[in-house]
Amino acid sequence: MQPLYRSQQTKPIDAAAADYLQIDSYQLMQRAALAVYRHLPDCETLLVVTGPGNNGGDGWVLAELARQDHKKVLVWALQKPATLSGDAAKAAEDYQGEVVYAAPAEPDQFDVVVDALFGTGLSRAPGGLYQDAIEYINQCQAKVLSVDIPSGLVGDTGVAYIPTVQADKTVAILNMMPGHITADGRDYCGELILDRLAVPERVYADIDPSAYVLKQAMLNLLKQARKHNSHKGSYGRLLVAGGQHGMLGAVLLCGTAALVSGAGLIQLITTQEQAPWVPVHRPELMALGFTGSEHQIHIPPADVLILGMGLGSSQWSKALWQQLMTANIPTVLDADGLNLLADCDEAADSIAVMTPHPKEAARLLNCAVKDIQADRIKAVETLAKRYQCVVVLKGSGTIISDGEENFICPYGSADLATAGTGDVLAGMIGGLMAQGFSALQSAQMAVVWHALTADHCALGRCLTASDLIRHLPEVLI
Ligand SMILES: NC(=O)C1=CN([C@@H]2O[C@H](COP(=O)(O)OP(=O)(O)OC[C@H]3O[C@@H](n4cnc5c(N)ncnc54)[C@H](OP(=O)(O)O)[C@@H]3O)[C@@H](O)[C@H]2O)[C@H](O)CC1
Ligand SMILES: [K+]
Repeated sequence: MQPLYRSQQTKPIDAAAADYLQIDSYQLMQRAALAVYRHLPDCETLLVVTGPGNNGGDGWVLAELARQDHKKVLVWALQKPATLSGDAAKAAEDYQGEVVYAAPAEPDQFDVVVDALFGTGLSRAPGGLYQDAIEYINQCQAKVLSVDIPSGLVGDTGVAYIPTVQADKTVAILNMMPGHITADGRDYCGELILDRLAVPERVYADIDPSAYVLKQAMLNLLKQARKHNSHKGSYGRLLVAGGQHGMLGAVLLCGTAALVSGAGLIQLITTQEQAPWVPVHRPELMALGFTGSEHQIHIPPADVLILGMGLGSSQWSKALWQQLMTANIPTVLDADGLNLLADCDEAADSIAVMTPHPKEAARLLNCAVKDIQADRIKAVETLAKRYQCVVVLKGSGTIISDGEENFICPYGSADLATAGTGDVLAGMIGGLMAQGFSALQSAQMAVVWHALTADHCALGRCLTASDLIRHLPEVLI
């Protein structure tokens, strides 16, 4: 899987790459700039906006390459060459073309704008001249190509400062960072390209990544044919509990998703009144009614429990939660199941996976949603360590952690931001676990499958949870 590194890891990565290529750091910058230049959209005229560090240095080198390639190039230097240092100063010195130190008039004279303001060294919100430059870039009609990462986007977290360059294309050099694909990252990078400068991944084997990118190929395991000599019992027994009065849909969606994911026998637990309606909606699902706190539920044998979708927080909800959490069944905890956990001092060992969205994660960690989003990797890791389970932090660039390693999903879109898609995901995870996949594998495969289904449908508008379930099998063909 593709590793993602934090910004502080890029210096050792640069050094290892230069060492492997047997070149010095300036030659590495030249290779980086050439790699970005190769991805430049077709153009005659370009503006290269350069900043104070080596990202700016890449920009100066690229500008000279373009000039030698007979393009009409203008560098807008936010930092005068005399104040630059190291490789960036050398790059500016080697540039033989035209330079300006203020915003060029007529922003629409350029076919392409190259954003070489900040890369991995961004340390605060861009202000003053830098803020003006980013706003200028964002107002240009030209295609915008960002060097390494859009300026203003924090590589470690994917938080976009206001303003951040809105790129059409981003060429990441040598390695990618979590910020390219989680939180705001995908909204700002445009088309994301990684250029490794022909340095193999093994060169960084000693550097511990912050996370890995999940891959479509994970789904190959699911495509393997089922054994002829098998029966429904071979694919596990699953309990799906939640759906307080008026919320039957949540457990129905979850149970149906588990069914489509291949689980063997699925039983829903909901209110006494709603239980008879379950087979009416979905004949393959069995149902059990829970009357309330005075009812000691007879829990059927199960390999996996999915708990929380539409569960609510009433007495009925708490009683059901309490009884099931002490049943010692490997559990996928979702939605209100997580909210009830947040009010609880002790967590059951049986929690195998939890699937919070940022608000649920914030409740569990007793902080604000913005604190979760400010560092999604840290949040998911903290939860995984605290509850000793696999955690799926939903959102753009869903992150999965088992407390040791983190995985980010690069697929999916805001088409999934609709009611019930979370219930579907929980159902898929539990459905895969019931078939014998580990908690981590199930979370990884379900997240990728769920996201790729949205990409496959590519509606560009809301994908309903029911449609999502219907299209799931198409991704595995
Ligand atoms: N990945 C690679 O292997 C290679 C990467 N290259 C390129 O180099 C950059 C990283 O270069 P670096 O110099 O470390 O960082 P930056 O260019 O991003 O800029 C750091 C300078 O910017 C100042 N800064 C940071 N934030 C702000 C701000 N908001 N406003 C004003 N100034 C800011 C920072 O100042 P400090 O006060 O924070 O120290 C620095 O002066 C990488 O992204 C690649 O593009 C190599 O060219 C090749 C190999
Ligand atoms: K940049």
